[in-house]
Amino acid sequence: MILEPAVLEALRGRLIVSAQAYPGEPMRTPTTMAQIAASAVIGGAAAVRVQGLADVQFTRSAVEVPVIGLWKDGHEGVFITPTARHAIAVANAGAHIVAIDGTRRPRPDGLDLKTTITMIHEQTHALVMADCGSLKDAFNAVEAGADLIGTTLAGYSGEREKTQGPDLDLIAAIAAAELDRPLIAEGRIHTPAQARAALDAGAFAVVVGTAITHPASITGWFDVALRA
Ligand SMILES: CC(=O)N[C@H](C=O)[C@@H](O)[C@H](O)[C@H](O)COP(=O)(O)O
Repeated sequence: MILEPAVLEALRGRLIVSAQAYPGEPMRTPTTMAQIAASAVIGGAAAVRVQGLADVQFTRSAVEVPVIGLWKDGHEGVFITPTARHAIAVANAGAHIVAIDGTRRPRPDGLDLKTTITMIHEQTHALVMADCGSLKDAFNAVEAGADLIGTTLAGYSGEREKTQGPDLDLIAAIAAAELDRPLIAEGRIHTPAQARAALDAGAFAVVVGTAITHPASITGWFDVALRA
């Protein structure tokens, strides 16, 4: 799927909504995720992010905005679109942008990030979003050819503390490095004010997942508040 530069530019300053249900959860069906993604677009999402090949396919049919696709395989270490094989499958499922683990950790297929991104670029038309966990990751991902840089793995890869809300310090540090790639703030952005703060820290666009699309978590937040 070719994403014209103007389409990417249209995401500047905008909200991207991630719709994901986890293994065993009631909403973990592609139809449901595509419906949630379409609902988010009605609310103003300029792009959506979904997990799994079927979710990418269904969501492509349900929305007209760019679709960021990923494939989670496992749940620790390198598990977000961990190999070139996973990434190419996500692109072939219709994702305009493929989000992959963009850290410097060893990958399950033994390929480095640069080789992985080169293979995706050579074999598909998708852009590559590198889900990073640190400033060093971001530098490395740009060097490796990533088209977009995400802070998705800040607090999950061992290099950064898991902040309560978004890791605004990392967002600001990557923005200050002027890497000449769109910086996507992602991870633990739970309120409109935090989303605004991420943009003000220098992000190009902001991804919100849990706080919009994960009712079990949101319900839990209210439940905890009432029981306190
Ligand atoms: C670390 C990891 O596995 N992140 C995943 C990446 O796709 C998702 O589980 C998150 O929901 C997504 O990044 C959006 O973040 P938040 O749900 O915090 O708004």
